[in-house]
Amino acid sequence: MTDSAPLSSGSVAVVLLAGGVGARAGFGRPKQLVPIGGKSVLRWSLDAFAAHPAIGAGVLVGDDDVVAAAGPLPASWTTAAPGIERQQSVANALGALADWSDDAILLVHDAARPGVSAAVIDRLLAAVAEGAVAATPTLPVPDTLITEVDGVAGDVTDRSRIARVQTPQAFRLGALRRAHAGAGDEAATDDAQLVRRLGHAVATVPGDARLHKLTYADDLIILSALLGGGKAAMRTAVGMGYDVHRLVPGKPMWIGGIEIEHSHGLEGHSDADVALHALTDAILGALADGDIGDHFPPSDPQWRGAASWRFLAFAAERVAKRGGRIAHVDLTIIAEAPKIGPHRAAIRARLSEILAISIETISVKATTTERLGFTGRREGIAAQAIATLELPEN
Ligand SMILES: Nc1ccn([C@@H]2O[C@H](COP(=O)(O)OP(=O)(O)OP(=O)(O)O)[C@@H](O)[C@H]2O)c(=O)n1
Ligand SMILES: C[C@](O)(CO)[C@H](O)COP(=O)(O)O
Repeated sequence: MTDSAPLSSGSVAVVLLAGGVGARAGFGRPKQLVPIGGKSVLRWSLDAFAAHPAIGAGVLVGDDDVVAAAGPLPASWTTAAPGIERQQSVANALGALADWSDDAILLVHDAARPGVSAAVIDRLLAAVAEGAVAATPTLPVPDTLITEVDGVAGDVTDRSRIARVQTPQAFRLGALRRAHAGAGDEAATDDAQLVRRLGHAVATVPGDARLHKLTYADDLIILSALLGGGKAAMRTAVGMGYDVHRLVPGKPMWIGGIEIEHSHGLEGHSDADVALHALTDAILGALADGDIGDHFPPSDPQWRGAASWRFLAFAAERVAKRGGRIAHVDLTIIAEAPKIGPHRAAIRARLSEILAISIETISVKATTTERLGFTGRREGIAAQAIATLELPEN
């Protein structure tokens, strides 16, 4: 706490918002329950507030499952039910603080921002104790900002006048109560905006990179680096894929993402690249995300003649969207002819391009079936693949 703004111990309340479902993160459960560095995202900020001497009470907003998963709350904390939107969740929490005076200071914080520090709390409390009705942490914008319409870059926006808004935000409780009471149907994405609508100035204090918000799956990688000792809790997932296509004369032969000179090509709805199909299914299998036919149904005319690298790139993109990475792929092509050996290097290079992973982590093998079976009779080509993924533990 700064010397100029003494606050008595326990004179501040905090609202910790954990009522969202985390739809954009897509973890299949609320993002605030995902672990980083051995504890949940929610617990990081709960512990930071519980350890701050100025904070005398708290309201955790969350449903029963979230409250149960949060673990023990400090004795002076209570809970409130979430609303449909963030703003309603804050309003519900204000109801739980009815005994607190209008002069008290309240912090409102997104549980989705685990990196709360005592230094940021101190800066906010000092700003309010020194006369501001509200205060918010902000960070400068590091990138050039432009307008963009339909994939075309437009004018540059003056970023010297723009800041990124973080939480926690601090308020005189009375002002926040009036702001919420007068908000009506006009929604705001944060509480500082509501207080500004009453005509109050909102002071800004320096924010903190560690207050980065977990919004999309990729944010977990950033937060794990910032808070979790550099490494997200990851699990290994392995998937396998298998595919067969019939050989027919006079068609281009696409295999492993490259075109090979051959008397025959493969028959199929798309370009029939049997190797890429097996690999796509292996990745989807490791993601437990259905199979290639679910995502690209043969009944859909838009995939007629489609280049199969698009299916593989789609699967790789789904790994990235989950915050994961492809650690290794192993592909076996089963064919009497053409000979794959002379094309192995080109196939590995093409797979490296499509999957955006190092060629060192791509294995391409080929075998015959000693003239046995449909592959031995040159009626078709088969491929099998195994994909090993690293996925966030969530
Ligand atoms: N009805 C809601 C919606 C959000 N929040 C909380 O407000 C913070 C910021 O919201 P956001 O990042 O949008 O979280 P979600 O609503 O969970 O995410 P999404 O919009 O992707 O579903 C989060 O800590 C979230 O748990 C809340 O308490 N009640
Ligand atoms: C409150 C907030 O975190 C400030 O940056 C943000 O507005 C909430 O996120 P949302 O994506 O608008 O829900």
